[in-house]
Amino acid sequence: MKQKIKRKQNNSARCIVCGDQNKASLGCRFYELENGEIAATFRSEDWHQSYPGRMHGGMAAGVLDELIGRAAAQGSDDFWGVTVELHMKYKKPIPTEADLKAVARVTKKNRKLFEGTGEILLPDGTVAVEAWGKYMILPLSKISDGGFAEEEWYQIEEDDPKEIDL
Ligand SMILES: CCCCCCCC(=O)SCCNC(=O)CCNC(=O)[C@H](O)C(C)(C)COP(=O)(O)OP(=O)(O)OC[C@H]1O[C@@H](n2cnc3c(N)ncnc32)[C@H](O)[C@@H]1OP(=O)(O)O
Repeated sequence: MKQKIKRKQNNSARCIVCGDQNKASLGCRFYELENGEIAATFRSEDWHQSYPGRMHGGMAAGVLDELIGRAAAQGSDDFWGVTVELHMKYKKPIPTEADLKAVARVTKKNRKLFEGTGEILLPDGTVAVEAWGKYMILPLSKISDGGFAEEEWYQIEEDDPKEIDL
């Protein structure tokens, strides 16, 4: 089903999931959707494998870890947190050298913590991996040394899609 995109979130420079200047990264892009969910697009490369032709489960966890966290950051480029719990369910193998999508949403939120769920979809729309995560909301100063937000957290200027088929 097609969903309208409201806003693209920032990327970071060096992250293994979304690092714009990290050649090993999955190259994730994160799109806030009109229905309140958040979607990611990414490409599984050969070097993201566990077994030949199969994306590593840890990389799948990385995508959903970040995507569920970003679901709570919608509308802001200055909302930060860390994962405190993550549970994965691997249902189908994810191929390498494939263009893939994932989707997530917040299911519970208070002043200190939030929870959410997400899925990675195969090119035919089948759910390959499901995750549930819990996160602690923290100021960036408690997570990283200075300079990240100013130097390594930015919009990638490109031809962005207006909608995404999930
Ligand atoms: C916007 C978000 C995008 C996120 C994208 C990517 C996220 C990541 O990959 S982050 C990297 C992976 N995660 C981490 O590195 C986190 C590592 N853990 C830590 O740094 C610490 O455990 C930290 C900061 C979370 C908590 O440390 P600290 O404050 O010392 O813990 P502690 O004093 O035990 O707990 C503080 C409070 O949180 C609560 N709490 C801690 N863990 C949990 C939990 N799993 N569930 C519920 N409550 C918890 C405690 O009960 C306590 O509550 P209260 O203040 O009411 O007593």
